[in-house]
Amino acid sequence: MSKIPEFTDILYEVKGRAAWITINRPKVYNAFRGQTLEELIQAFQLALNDKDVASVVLTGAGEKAFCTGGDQSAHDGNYDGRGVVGLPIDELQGLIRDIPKPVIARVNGFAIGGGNVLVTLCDMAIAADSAKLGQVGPKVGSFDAGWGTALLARVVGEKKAREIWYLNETYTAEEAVAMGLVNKAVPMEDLDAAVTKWTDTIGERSPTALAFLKRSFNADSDSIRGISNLALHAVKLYYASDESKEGVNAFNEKRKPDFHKFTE
Ligand SMILES: CC(C)(COP(=O)(O)OP(=O)(O)OC[C@H]1O[C@@H](n2cnc3c(N)ncnc32)[C@H](O)[C@@H]1OP(=O)(O)O)[C@@H](O)C(=O)NCCC(=O)NCCSC(=O)c1cc(O)c2ccccc2c1O
Repeated sequence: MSKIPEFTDILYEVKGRAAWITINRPKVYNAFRGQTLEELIQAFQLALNDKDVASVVLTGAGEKAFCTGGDQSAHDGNYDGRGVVGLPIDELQGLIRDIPKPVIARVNGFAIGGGNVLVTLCDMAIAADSAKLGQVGPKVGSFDAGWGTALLARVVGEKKAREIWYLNETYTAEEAVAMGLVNKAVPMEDLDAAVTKWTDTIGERSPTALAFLKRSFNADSDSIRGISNLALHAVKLYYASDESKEGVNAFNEKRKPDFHKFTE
């Protein structure tokens, strides 16, 4: 196994045959900034290259949040890192798809915005029954289209995906199971055992068969990558607008946004 770098925003640990990657920014409900994504990318690459790792668990620190998407306090018309919108989010999303090992989302709390897209991208998800999932884009001046919309529609169905994005409600873990976004919900105290049971099973399976299966599932929906790429550049233009800034400012100022004056 390669040497593990010193991370500030995440934790990386190999337990049994699984790499556990934890977003460790509980004060901002595990929202990600540029640095967080750089570290997540490195962590997924470590897991990819470690022959002893059969699966990856993606989670958040604490019991409040899995991940609430982009860190709005690091958003000033763009986020604070590298890439089209100041976040190398396309690289991380691509890695979750491309790593030829199952990725399990351990949803320990809020999975909102870009955090919800991560759950959508993971091969499987187990949630604590206290977890809440949803989208916020039109409420906070953003949209994460492609994996966030078209793949979500394949996972939960067109009507439900549109409801999620247009109304921005939050859904319980039980509702997320019913719509197919999460595989199962368990009490928080049973979450680690449930995830470990699955990673132990995967550790006993043929890695080559798993890799081909993952690639075959992906092949059917891979054209969505192009939509994501196009949308990322559209978001860049949107972030420069007063309309988007109204959403970000309203969240940071803890007030309701006023989008009335903006019409297409
Ligand atoms: C998760 C919530 C629904 C929780 O609401 P609640 O009322 O229970 O708690 P608070 O709102 O008071 O939050 C507690 C505490 O955490 C801070 N916080 C929460 N989320 C974030 C965040 N994302 N960034 C920064 N800080 C956050 C909050 O400020 C509070 O701090 P205190 O110091 O005051 O205690 C609710 O918090 C919520 O809806 N959060 C999500 C907000 C959000 O706007 N998320 C980003 C959406 S956009 C996005 O994720 C995104 C990511 C991408 O990578 C993209 C890529 C390409 C295109 C688009 C992208 C994109 O849209």
